[in-house]
Amino acid sequence: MDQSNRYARLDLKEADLIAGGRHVLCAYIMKPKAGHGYLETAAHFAAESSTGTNVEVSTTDDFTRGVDALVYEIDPDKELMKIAYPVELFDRNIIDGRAMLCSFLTLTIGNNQGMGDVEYAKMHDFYVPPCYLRLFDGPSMNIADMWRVLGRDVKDGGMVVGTIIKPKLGLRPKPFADACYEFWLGGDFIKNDEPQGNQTFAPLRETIRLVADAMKRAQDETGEAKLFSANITADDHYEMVARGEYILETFGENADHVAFLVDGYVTGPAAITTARRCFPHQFLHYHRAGHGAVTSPQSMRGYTAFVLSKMSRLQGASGIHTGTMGYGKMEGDASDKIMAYMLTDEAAQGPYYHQDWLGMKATTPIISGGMNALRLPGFFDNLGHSNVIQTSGGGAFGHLDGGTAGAKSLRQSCDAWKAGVDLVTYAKSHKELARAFESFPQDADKLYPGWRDALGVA
Ligand SMILES: O=C(COP(=O)(O)O)[C@H](O)[C@H](O)COP(=O)(O)O
Ligand SMILES: [Mg+2]
Repeated sequence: MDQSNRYARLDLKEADLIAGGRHVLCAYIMKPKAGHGYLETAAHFAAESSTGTNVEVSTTDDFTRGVDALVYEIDPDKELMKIAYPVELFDRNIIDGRAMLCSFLTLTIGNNQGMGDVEYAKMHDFYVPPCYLRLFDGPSMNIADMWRVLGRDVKDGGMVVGTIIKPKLGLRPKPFADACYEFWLGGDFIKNDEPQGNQTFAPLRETIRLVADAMKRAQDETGEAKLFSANITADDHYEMVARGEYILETFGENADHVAFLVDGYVTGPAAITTARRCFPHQFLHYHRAGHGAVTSPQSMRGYTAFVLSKMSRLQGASGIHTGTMGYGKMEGDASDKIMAYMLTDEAAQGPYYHQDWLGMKATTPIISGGMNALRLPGFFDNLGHSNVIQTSGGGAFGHLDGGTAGAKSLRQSCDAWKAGVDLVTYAKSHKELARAFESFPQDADKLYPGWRDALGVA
């Protein structure tokens, strides 16, 4: 059944829809299955994503038609389809009338992902009008709160030098806490690797006790504040809260040095909101393991990493991983920097829409995945600043002289970039950085040809 007479309004102008302020706009790359017309499939997609199904139903009334999602633009050659969703379609909490991200996903990237006439459809961008934007929690904390704990400038406090405790799994509580202590002697911030929780060989209660003690000792030793991002990810809301409460109680006077890591793709929006609402005074660290299944450029369905990032700011993530934009080990591209700008700026341009955040706090980009001291300058050149949390797991514990030297090499690399000094030159007077060249010789050869002669390494 061709539903384009009801669910398509190609006469509508995007500028008017934005000025009207009553629609969420979504841009998809969509391809119909062979034998299905573009507009017809787009209209069916909009129907299934809002008020309709594949047939007319007798229960539809005039009000229903007033909240139809409408296809307002198509470009079949570019496989581009844009849909306007009336804000009334989206579910609101009964407890406080606020918006929920799961409803946005259920409609805009829900049943439409499995339709028989759609070859594929992937969301590349979305626009949220002010009346809907203000119903989202948004972040309560971000990097500025970390800078405050670290005693730095709260507007331009610079890179938070971080790591991920490696190995990913298999450390018992004492060696785990020892690794934390070692890194903290040179760095600022440690995160649990995302699978680390309450394994039988490393019970959470015991591990956290030892990590809290290691933090105290590292702070005493260095005279600096230290930060830890503790994984509270779980299926069960009560389990997350129990972990969070135990962790805060155990860190005691250092509880404000603790972030909570939630693996938000595998658990979904509910776990992010659990952390955002139950622990509004903790930095909410959104880890995104698994997102590549839908966000990878190879995947033609789901949504992009840009969309995932933008959704995380609405939900209230304090920070989210944005990948390394082609400079680390994970998939990514230099142009991914728009993801970071959409997270941090008051207004930013996405691939299709300009978004004004109306004063909603920024979400901090977390740069991670195969990074080390040698890769940072290129990354910062591309991004244009270094006000991010950077975590290098292998890049710290893979340093030939261990975690403390690894941490120092990362800080030195950032300092060199900020001072505009070439990394090889800086390494001549900074031994941990010099040893990072020897620790990661493949990167060194690729990025800094001639480094061996300059640093006197055979
Ligand atoms: O453990 C790591 C990186 O470890 P290492 O520094 O040893 O590579 C993180 O899980 C990845 O950053 C996730 O990817 P992303 O940040 O792209 O979500
Ligand atoms: Mg990890």
